[in-house]
Parts: sequence; C-alpha cells; structure tokens
Amino acid sequence: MSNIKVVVAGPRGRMGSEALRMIEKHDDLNLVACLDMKHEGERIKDIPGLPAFDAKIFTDIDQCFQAVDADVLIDLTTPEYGYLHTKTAIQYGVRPVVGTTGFTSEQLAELTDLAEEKRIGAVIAPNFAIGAVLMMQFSKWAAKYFPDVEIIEKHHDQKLDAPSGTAVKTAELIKQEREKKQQGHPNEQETIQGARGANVDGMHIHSVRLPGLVAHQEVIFGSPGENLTIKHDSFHRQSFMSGIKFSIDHVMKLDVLVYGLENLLE
Ligand SMILES: NC(=O)C1=CN([C@@H]2O[C@H](COP(=O)(O)OP(=O)(O)OC[C@H]3O[C@@H](n4cnc5c(N)ncnc54)[C@H](OP(=O)(O)O)[C@@H]3O)[C@@H](O)[C@H]2O)C=CC1
Ligand SMILES: O=C(O)C1=N[C@H](C(=O)O)C[C@H](O)C1
Repeated sequence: MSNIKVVVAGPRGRMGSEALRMIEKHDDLNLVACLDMKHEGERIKDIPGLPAFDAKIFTDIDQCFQAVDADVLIDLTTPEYGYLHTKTAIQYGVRPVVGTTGFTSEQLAELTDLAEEKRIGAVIAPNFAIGAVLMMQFSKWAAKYFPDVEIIEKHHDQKLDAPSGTAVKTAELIKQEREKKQQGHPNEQETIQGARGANVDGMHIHSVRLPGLVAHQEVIFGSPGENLTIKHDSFHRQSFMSGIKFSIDHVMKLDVLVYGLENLLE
C-alpha cells in the first residue's frame, strides 16, 4: 500500500479538523506535520478535540518543508494564506490539494503557470462535494437551453469570502455555455445598492450568510412559462472529505494544476 505523506494547513478549523479525521481513517495517508497560526512546536495530539496524531505543528511554512519530507499539502485556511501556502508548496515540490476559496483569477493563473514550470501536480477545487460538482455540471448543461439564470448561495456566517468559490465556479462554467447576457429589465435600477447582488457577465449572484447554515446553493433558470432549479446542500463537512481523498490520490499522478474536481472525474 502506498504511503502518502501529508501536511495539513488549518488543522483547528472546521474543514481542517474534519480533514484530520478523514486522514485517521485511511491507512495509506500519513500526517507528517501541520501548519497553524498558533501552537508552534506542539503536537496535534496535544490540541483538545483533535485526533491523536504525533505530527508536529509549524507556524512557518519554510521551516515546515525544510524539516519534513512531505508529498502533499492540504490547505484549508484563508484566501490570503491559502494562496501563499500553495505557491510555497509548489516551489518546494510538495503537491497542493487546496480547498481554500477566494483566490483571484490572476492568482489562479500564476499558480497554474508555476505548477507547469515546476512540473508539480496541484488540485484547487472550490467544492469537494460530489453533489456540488454535479450541481455545477448540470447547471452548465442547463445554461445551453436556459440562458437566464441567477445563483443563490447560502453559507454559515463565519465565511470570509463572498460570493462563494462554488458560485464563482458555477458562473464560470455557465459562461462557457452562453453568450454574455445582461439579465432583467434594461432600465432596472437599484434603489438600495446591492439589491441585485453581484454581476458576473450579466448573471447575478446572491450571497446569504446565516448561523445554522453549512453550504448550500440554488441555480435558478428562467424561461417564459417555466423555471428550473438545481439545488445542492452540504449539511455536514464530511460531504467534502471523499473529494479531498480522491484529489490526494490523483494529485500524485499529475504534473499540472487542475482547477475544479470535475476535471478529475470521469
Ligand atoms: N473546497 C471545499 O470543498 C470547501 C472549501 N472551504 C473553504 O476552506 C477554507 C476554510 O474554511 P473553514 O474550515 O470553514 O474555516 P475556519 O475559519 O474554520 O478554518 C480556517 C483555519 O485556518 C487557520 N489559519 C488561518 N491562517 C492560517 C495560516 N497562516 N496558517 C495556518 N492556519 C491558518 C485558522 O486559524 P484561527 O482559528 O487561529 O483563525 C483556522 O483554524 C475557506 O476558504 C472555505 O471557503 C470550506 C468548505 C468546503
Ligand atoms: O466556506 C465554506 O463553508 C465553503 N466554502 C466553499 C465555497 O466557497 O464555495 C465550498 C463550500 O461551499 C463550503
């Protein structure tokens, strides 16, 4: 059985701690270190509520990759640090599997070029839940027949980025299928700024943030006399874990950066 040496960035977070529990269940994954903002030099097993891994915690990514032999970095942190971690990992020859959202298109292009130059596999996926990937793919298909569409994404109120990475990716996929189209009345005016949400290529994205939510999205298509709604709900962060495991296995065979889990699924 292969043994993939993994570093997790953001181990105390909602997603990072779930990723540790996923690693614990797989004998072929070996947690060799974690990157955190706090607890320098401590062990994961010493942090209350986390699994009993002996892996050491580093607060400095360079020190981490200089001290530890790692194959894969799983990043589940913040847009700012996720980008820096991904770039540094590629420079050290460590394959990033990134769930962190909020990267700009310029950052994604830069990371793609860097991975190509270094011939290092990388996966950046705004959503690792298989149902969400299907929701995006079905939406892309539907946009061929329904060019009028609005996206409503709903998340917990601790989320930093808006719109969600999933909503942005959905809009990008729809853009591949339809001509740019300004939706709604040509003379419509917002009497309160932001009432129509974000505008991507004429498509509107609405972001809801409330306690109690996890991660939810509806893509609503309209046509005279009918509507089609494609909806996905993640009720638990376990929903993202099989996609992360799948990406870890695949990234070991890649030598380029892949953006979006749909590009790895058959
Ligand atoms: N692709 C996907 O399928 C999914 C992606 N996400 C994305 O994953 C990211 C994390 O989400 P979530 O777990 O909910 O967020 P959390 O805020 O719960 O976790 C983020 C963690 O990262 C830590 N952190 C921040 N900066 C650093 C750093 N420089 N080094 C190490 N750790 C750091 C934070 O530390 P501290 O606690 O001290 O602030 C925190 O523990 C978000 O971008 C989110 O959008 C979420 C769900 C699914
Ligand atoms: O922050 C979250 O929680 C999530 N973030 C990702 C996103 O921005 O799309 C994926 C999922 O929606 C959960």
